[in-house]
Amino acid sequence: MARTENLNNFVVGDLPTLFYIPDFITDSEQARLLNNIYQAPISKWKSLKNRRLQNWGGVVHEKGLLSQDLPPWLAKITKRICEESGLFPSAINHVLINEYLPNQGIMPHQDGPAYYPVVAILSLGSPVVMDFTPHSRLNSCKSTVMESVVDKTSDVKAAEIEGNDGLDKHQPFSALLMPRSLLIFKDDAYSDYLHGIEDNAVHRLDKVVNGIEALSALSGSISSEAEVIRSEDSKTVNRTMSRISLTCRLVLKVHKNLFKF
Ligand SMILES: O=C(O)CCC(=O)C(=O)O
Ligand SMILES: [Fe+2]
Repeated sequence: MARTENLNNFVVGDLPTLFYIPDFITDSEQARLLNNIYQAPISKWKSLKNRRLQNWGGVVHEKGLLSQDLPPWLAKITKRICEESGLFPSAINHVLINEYLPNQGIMPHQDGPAYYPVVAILSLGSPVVMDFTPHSRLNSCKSTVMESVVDKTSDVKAAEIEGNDGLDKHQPFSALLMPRSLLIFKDDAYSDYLHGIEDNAVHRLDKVVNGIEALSALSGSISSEAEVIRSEDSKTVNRTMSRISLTCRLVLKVHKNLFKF
């Protein structure tokens, strides 16, 4: 019986569509994944300004996925994620592997429209805090009163006004992503919020909605314990190593063998 059979046991925070599963994989599974990731040819890495990444499963276009089979080690873990979550209508066919040095992150963003709106992120290495910020698009179409006073093209203005009068139910929040954990978000948490990771080596825990779930798993992980500093007035994560994440998604529209040679 899958441990995650009732995914609702893993809801964290106020949104019903954000799930955090501590210890989704074991230490040795983490080590095997890291081995496979670092055995890939150097040309598989694409270097960006603030991180580097490997793209597996094929090339994502606006109109779909020009697919390539996942290697067996990724097919195995994505099959498990798919089966245990029960949230994907067919097999996960795309995985981005991001590697962040301790002072690297990813700008707040929304995942592209080609993806089915469920994302599963497996975390390896140093813990990090992922921030969720309400999408400014929400704020410009919320109430007719506001629409009459706000220039509809200016999301920022709308956000400020709404922030002041307390009408916005969408509040920023964060999730602590410990190594070997799985974070899943979908629907509202996927479409109404931007997600991002700050590009500095110390992350604050004050907006974290899954502190209990994430920190209670610490006993098994001495190295992570050293990185999560708990004291009266400063709760922080000190990132001392690289963090590697596997962002697992499904592109429904697949183009196979588009180019024939
Ligand atoms: O590394 C992460 O946890 C997030 C990556 C991400 O948001 C993405 O690849 O779209
Ligand atoms: Fe993303």
